[in-house]
Amino acid sequence: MGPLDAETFLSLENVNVARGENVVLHDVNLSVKKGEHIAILGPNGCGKSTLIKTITCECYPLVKPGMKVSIFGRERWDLTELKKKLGVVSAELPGRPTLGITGFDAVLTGFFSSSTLWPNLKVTSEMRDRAAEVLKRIDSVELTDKVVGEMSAGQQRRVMIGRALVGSADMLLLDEPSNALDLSAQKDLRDLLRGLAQDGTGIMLITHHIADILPEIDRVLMMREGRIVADGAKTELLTAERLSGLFGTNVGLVERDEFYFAW
Ligand SMILES: Nc1ncnc2c1ncn2[C@@H]1O[C@H](COP(=O)(O)OP(=O)(O)OP(=O)(O)O)[C@@H](O)[C@H]1O
Repeated sequence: MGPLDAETFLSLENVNVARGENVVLHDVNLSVKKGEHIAILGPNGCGKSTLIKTITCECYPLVKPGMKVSIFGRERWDLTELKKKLGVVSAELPGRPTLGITGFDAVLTGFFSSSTLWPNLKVTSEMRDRAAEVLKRIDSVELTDKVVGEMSAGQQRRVMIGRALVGSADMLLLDEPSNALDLSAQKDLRDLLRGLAQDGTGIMLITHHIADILPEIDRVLMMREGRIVADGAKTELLTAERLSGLFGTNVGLVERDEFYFAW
């Protein structure tokens, strides 16, 4: 593993993580540079979300000699500060507090990592300008005044991406972002993520949909039973044989227009 520098987003060394009574991540070693585009694949329960939650400090590694977690070159973080640098879009759709606010306010909550705009939060005019800019950037100006609870799943996902981007996050961490989206919303989401990736935003994407793996994603992590079992170039790892081995079933795979489709 190379030395840490300003270009490093993440460095995990010998990381083990427990959820409840069980260790669910084992000896994870991973180094990610800023601006990289990575897909994380693996069967249900193999630890993909736990890996992302370790990066966002929602899950903590077991303390042991040789274990290290470094994010943006630092081992200790003020969580509020860290959340501003990470754009996290979780697999779940927005929770109850967010459902009652407008798309504009939901994007603004990204500045505070909050679920709603609590009255004690001070929203500045710069923040408002930035939220408007982000909604424009993600082609969602029409969602500005729409109440989140009255949006479709695809619209809610867009707003959550806007929320993740508003603080100028360097890295987007996305957990199954195309869940519950219809074909058209999936395509819109891919186009949006492609644009962001091309503009230099780093992406770590957990997905069960191989078609979500954007042409811009060139690195694939494969996980199984809490371990990273393969980490390398998409062109080498995204094969029917590899996927069949990973998921323990016969997987078919075709590539078309730089996208991959599996069945
Ligand atoms: N809150 C929790 N408490 C206890 N165990 C948990 C909790 N969340 C997850 N786990 C366990 O941790 C392991 C890894 O779960 P994780 O959600 O990271 O997997 P995943 O690869 O993201 O799965 P999926 O593809 O189904 O979303 C699983 O065995 C799961 O049962």
